[in-house]
Amino acid sequence: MTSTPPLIRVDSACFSYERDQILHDVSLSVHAGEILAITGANGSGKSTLLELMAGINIPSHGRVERTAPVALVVQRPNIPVGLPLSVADVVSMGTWRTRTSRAQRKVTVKDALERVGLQGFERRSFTELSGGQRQRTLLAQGLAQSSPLLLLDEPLASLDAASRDTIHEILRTEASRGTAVVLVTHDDDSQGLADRVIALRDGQVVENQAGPPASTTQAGQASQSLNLGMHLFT
Ligand SMILES: Nc1ncnc2c1ncn2[C@@H]1O[C@H](COP(=O)(O)OP(=O)(O)OP(=O)(O)O)[C@@H](O)[C@H]1O
Repeated sequence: MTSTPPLIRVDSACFSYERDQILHDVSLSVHAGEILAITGANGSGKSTLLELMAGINIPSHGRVERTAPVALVVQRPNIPVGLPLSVADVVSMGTWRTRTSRAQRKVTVKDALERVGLQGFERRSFTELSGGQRQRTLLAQGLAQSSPLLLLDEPLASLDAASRDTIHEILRTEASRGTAVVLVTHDDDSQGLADRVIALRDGQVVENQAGPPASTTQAGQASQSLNLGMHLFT
């Protein structure tokens, strides 16, 4: 997997909001077919790093190189309550880049909704969905982009166990098709899904290893040695 160039490379990146430096000298790369989990405590800089990878945030030092368009699945989109957007409208935003026909767009939206278990939801109002249904709609928007790089900010936060299993399966399938998947997560199960886990603490990478971090395994818990932390594409 690592013999090919990465789809995204973050090289010694720093990022600040005003005077507050949030990310310090972060380096990582993600290859096709890889699932990378980013973990860390609240405020450690996970979402900021994901936005840096997506091109929303620009590093003050260092570089971010992407060799493919990015599909970013955010946790809370800026869609005002009361705006009459249907579920189909939100998912079809994921097809904007591809300029497909209306008929093809309809098929893409239908397929994406079926994959996340929301078949038949096309005409429902997005703002009237439950939190979990919204989250799955946003994932469908990400899948509709058919992008080789799928970045997700806490995609499982409001989901029940059955929905989590479904999303895990979708992410595994995406990776097996060659998509590079990066997810920010607090969820131990999702960390188990990952090929590699990066832990942030105060904006620095404190752990970068294959599989779940040692602190979520029995050995890690025993030793207590580690301390863990509508944009479409660029
Ligand atoms: N737009 C912003 N302007 C100023 N500071 C911000 C902004 N967004 C985030 N921050 C600050 O950057 C730091 C990192 O925030 P970030 O959202 O990246 O953390 P996180 O690890 O994703 O947290 P959580 O687990 O709570 O979602 C926090 O101190 C936060 O207050």
